[in-house]
Amino acid sequence: MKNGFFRGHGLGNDYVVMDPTELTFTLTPGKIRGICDRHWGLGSDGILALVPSKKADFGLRIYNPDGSEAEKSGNGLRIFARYLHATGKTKKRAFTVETKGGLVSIALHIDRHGDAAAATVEMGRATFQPSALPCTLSVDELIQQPIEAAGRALQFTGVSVGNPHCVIFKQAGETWTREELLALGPVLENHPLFPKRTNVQLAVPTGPKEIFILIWERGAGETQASGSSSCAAASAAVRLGLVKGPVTVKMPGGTLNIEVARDFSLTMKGPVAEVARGALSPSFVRTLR
Ligand SMILES: N[C@H](CCC[C@H](N)C(=O)O)C(=O)O
Repeated sequence: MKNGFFRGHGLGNDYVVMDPTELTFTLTPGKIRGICDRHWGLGSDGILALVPSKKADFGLRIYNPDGSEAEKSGNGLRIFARYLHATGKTKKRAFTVETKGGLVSIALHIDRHGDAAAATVEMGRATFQPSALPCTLSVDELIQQPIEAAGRALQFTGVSVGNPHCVIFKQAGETWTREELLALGPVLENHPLFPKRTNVQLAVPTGPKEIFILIWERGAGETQASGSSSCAAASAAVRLGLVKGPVTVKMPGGTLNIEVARDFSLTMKGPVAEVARGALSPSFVRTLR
């Protein structure tokens, strides 16, 4: 369908999937911002674009609502997988997807309605090396490093799962407030330590194998859930000895299960929902800049 879209979400982290070969325009940063605008456009936490791949069954480009491009998106990959199955672009129940942040493999879980209602994604390997984020600190690993934000002296653990993450822990029994997220999120996202910016998680252990996170995403701000954030925070919690895997990651939008192998290879399992399919109106497309 001309200018067609497929809208889905993973735990309230919503995306719009598009096939650029069906679009009458190019997905430029300005047009992405216009489509993702919650009031003047379709509204979305990002756009997922189906692209060719020579290395995997499918290629995926991930765009944040500010028009920037991301290397990985865990919820995005589950939504993309559901799109491929629901639109008949694949008959397979397991396949590979090439992203800027590496090649991932996905297995669909089909429900009694025949829908791909959940997916398991091999998300690659977490690393704490500054060069992977990137981060300008000259240390071997970004484990509990000092950082100042909003007048607070904090400690962060930096993780890359293809995209960059800055994880800040409170001790078990303490809580993070949304006010703290709104104060710390944008400052940390744009902190000079992170030349390509970063995603931010305010995390707290809530059990021997469970954490809770509030999420401020690079290029998107506060989101209800984030798959790559869950992977990063779970990896950091295991690396710091705060929890044992597999880690249950709770977020405002719900729960993801993250297996963290000894080499920090990550397996994410979680639900995915389809909301709607449709097409952008020609008059709306004409407003895109
Ligand atoms: N904003 C992120 C990409 C989306 C990640 C999140 N929605 C997920 O489910 O992993 C970034 O710039 O790296």
